[in-house]
Amino acid sequence: MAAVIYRNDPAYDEAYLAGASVAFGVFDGVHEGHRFIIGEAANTAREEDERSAVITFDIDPDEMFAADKLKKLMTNEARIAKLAELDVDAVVVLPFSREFAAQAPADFLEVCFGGGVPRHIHIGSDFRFGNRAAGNVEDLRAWGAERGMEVHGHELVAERGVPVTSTRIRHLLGEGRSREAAELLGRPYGLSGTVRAGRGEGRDFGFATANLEVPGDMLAIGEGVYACYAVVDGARYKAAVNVGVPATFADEAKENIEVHILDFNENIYGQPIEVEFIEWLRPMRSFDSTEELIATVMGNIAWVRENL
Ligand SMILES: Cc1cc2nc3c(=O)[nH]c(=O)nc-3n(C[C@H](O)[C@H](O)[C@H](O)COP(=O)(O)O)c2cc1C
Ligand SMILES: Nc1ncnc2c1ncn2[C@@H]1O[C@H](COP(=O)(O)OP(=O)(O)O)[C@@H](O)[C@H]1O
Repeated sequence: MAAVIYRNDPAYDEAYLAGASVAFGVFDGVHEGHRFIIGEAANTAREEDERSAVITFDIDPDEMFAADKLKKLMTNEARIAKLAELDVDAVVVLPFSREFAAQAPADFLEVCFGGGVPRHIHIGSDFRFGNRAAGNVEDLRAWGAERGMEVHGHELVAERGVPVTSTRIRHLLGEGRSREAAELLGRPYGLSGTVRAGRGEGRDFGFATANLEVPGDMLAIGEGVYACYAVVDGARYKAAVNVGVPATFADEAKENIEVHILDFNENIYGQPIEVEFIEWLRPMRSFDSTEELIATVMGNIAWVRENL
């Protein structure tokens, strides 16, 4: 478990990273590739008996530079919390802003590390930084060479011959390929939200559904029906989940995640729940009759009960 340290905390000591072994990146998803690089930073820290740290940003730069097509794998809070579970001494969170990103690459590094130069820095070979992402691993190496900082630019971890990247995982999820995404993440893809009141029909249909309204930029998972686990108040249940505004009720509904939790009967309006996506079952569709909708959903629930 790592300490989470915010650089804009007035108590932050600029010398904290001096001599440390660090991994630097955004790390959306904290996937297998990210964890390899962070593990390498922990290794060089151990070898030199130095401090190990993950350096990341408080917000994902894509929120500023790719906001229109953003599909994040994790909220910033969840990302930082997940990084803090790893075997490093600290997660150092740098404040990100347009002005910060617009600096020339060398200035960017000066602001990041000038006050305390790490001894080792680990990044992926596609690492870019500074204005228009002009800085690359070679620039980082040149900067480090003058300051006693060794740069480890790692080949990206590959799976089936293709590098593991957050973008690849987003594509898989968008196509409903939750199993493959979980392999690259090293755990099932999860979404959190607060349960809202829906139209109150689920219960009459014979399957109550806890409804979530997930903002578009957090909805990496594609439309469809999935076998899932739902975590409610620390307990894990099987769940049958619809992703997408229900096509049958498209005019009235706005919730985009509907979670039927198996063997559960509690009022959880206003409570946070987490959904882990295990298996894609079928596309979401519009039904001509309520009977057909109920029979199909009951079939999905039975499948989850038997197979998960
Ligand atoms: C496992 C599961 C699969 C579902 N599949 C569909 C679907 O294919 N098409 C659809 O219009 N609604 C689908 N629904 C959503 C239901 O229509 C919705 O839960 C129901 O209308 C109750 O809505 P309410 O909770 O807002 O009252 C599904 C719900 C669940 C739990
Ligand atoms: N097994 C269950 N799965 C999901 N929600 C449940 C379950 N049992 C009780 N609930 C509660 O019932 C609510 C869903 O009831 P429902 O009739 O579908 O109404 P709504 O349209 O308001 O969601 C959930 O938000 C939750 O508080």
